[in-house]
Amino acid sequence: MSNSNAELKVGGIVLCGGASSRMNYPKALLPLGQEVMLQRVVRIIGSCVSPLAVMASPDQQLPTLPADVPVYFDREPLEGPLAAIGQGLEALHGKCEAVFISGCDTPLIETAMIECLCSRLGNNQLAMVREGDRLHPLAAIYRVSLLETIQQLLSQGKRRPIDLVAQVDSVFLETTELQEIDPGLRSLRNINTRAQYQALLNELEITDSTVLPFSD
Ligand SMILES: Nc1nc2c(ncn2[C@@H]2O[C@H](COP(=O)(O)OP(=O)(O)OP(=O)(O)O)[C@@H](O)[C@H]2O)c(=O)[nH]1
Repeated sequence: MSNSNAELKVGGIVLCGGASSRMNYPKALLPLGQEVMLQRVVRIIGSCVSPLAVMASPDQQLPTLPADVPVYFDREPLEGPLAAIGQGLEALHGKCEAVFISGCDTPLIETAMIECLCSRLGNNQLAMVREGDRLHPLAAIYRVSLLETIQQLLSQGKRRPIDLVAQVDSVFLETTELQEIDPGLRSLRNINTRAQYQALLNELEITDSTVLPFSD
């Protein structure tokens, strides 16, 4: 990876659990041409960081993934992203020093953003995309050493990534800066609703309507 932290070993975690309530269909399984959404995001992120792991809900149905991408299942269902991040850092402990964390619902993610976050990390524990007051905890590099702090927060019932940011040395990549390498902020575009999914299919020129997994 080309970054000023060239010696830093960076892995990746893709979160694909949760309720998918706005989509009312598992986002991880949404078809995108020859792939489904989780496969696409794993392929893109896996092209620039290693090792990569997937964090899923217990009993979640998953597509075929590369043999070198293990799946870990949330200990408790629907505990939210911070708990899944903690469990993912635990799984990759000893295998890398820092981890790029993503959801599975950003299919237009670009590796340039990941490289930029790596360059930004420096001696900090966390490098996260920020848009004004809004943090993007699923577009961020976390040092594996944050595991202990995350476990402490969770044991205190604190589940918001903002609680973590407030406690640790953090650095931010502002979206105004990200726009220099990703003008449309495609890397941050979440697909949460059926309308967003349909717009994505149009944008990717995936026109075969038979791929739609729902009819409305
Ligand atoms: N493993 C795991 N992943 C999660 C969890 N909650 C959310 N995610 C993932 O985190 C990303 C962002 O999730 P959200 O869009 O905020 O929530 P969601 O449950 O997917 O969708 P909504 O129910 O519509 O809010 C998605 O890729 C989810 O798959 C969780 O508890 N465990």
